[in-house]
Amino acid sequence: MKSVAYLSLGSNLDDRLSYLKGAIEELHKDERISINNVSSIYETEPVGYTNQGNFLNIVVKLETDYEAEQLLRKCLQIELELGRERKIRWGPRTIDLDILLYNQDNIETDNLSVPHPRMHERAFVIIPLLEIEPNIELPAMGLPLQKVLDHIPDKEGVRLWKRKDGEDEFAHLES
Ligand SMILES: Nc1ncnc2c1ncn2[C@@H]1O[C@H](COP(=O)(O)OP(=O)(O)OP(=O)(O)O)[C@@H](O)[C@H]1O
Ligand SMILES: Nc1nc2c(c(=O)[nH]1)N=C(CO)CN2
Repeated sequence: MKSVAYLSLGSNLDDRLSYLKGAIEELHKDERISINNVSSIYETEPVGYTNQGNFLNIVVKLETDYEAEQLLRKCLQIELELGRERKIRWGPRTIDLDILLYNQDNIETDNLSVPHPRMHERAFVIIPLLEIEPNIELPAMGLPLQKVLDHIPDKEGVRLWKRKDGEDEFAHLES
């Protein structure tokens, strides 16, 4: 049985773009995952712990026959492979992969909360998600996502990040 999941990817250390690309390549390599869509890349001011560099953020839509817990393990494995070290909560990271949504499931276990509990407060998540899925509905949410965005204070810090030629780097990876 295939499930649909949305991931949020972020990087704010070293060569941020190559970490995002590396994570996408790792997802691509997994035969149990097919990437359906990748948002544009957004450059975003840090939220939470603000004494750190800007992030590049994207949202990825995928189909998979992994259970949610298996998908989480895959995400953590990619973070490790790409050299992420955990030091400061909400602090700088080479690459972060979070599960935003897994079908319309509500999941609450020791190591997994889906929908991601902080996604509603994060313009760096909601803006790319709305780009690829403007009519998405979240489980147990009374409001359309666009209305949620209206109430998020940090949206001024989210900018579409374009290469000089105006093409975003992930265009060739979209199916
Ligand atoms: N939806 C989820 N996606 C990814 N990790 C999750 C999720 N829910 C719970 N976790 C747990 O969070 C743990 C720590 O995550 P991490 O260190 O990446 O947090 P963070 O990215 O710094 O902060 P935030 O959770 O606010 O994005 C993971 O090991 C995982 O077990
Ligand atoms: N702009 C931005 N800020 C953050 C991010 C992120 O990906 N982008 N991730 C965090 C921890 O998950 C904390 N703060």
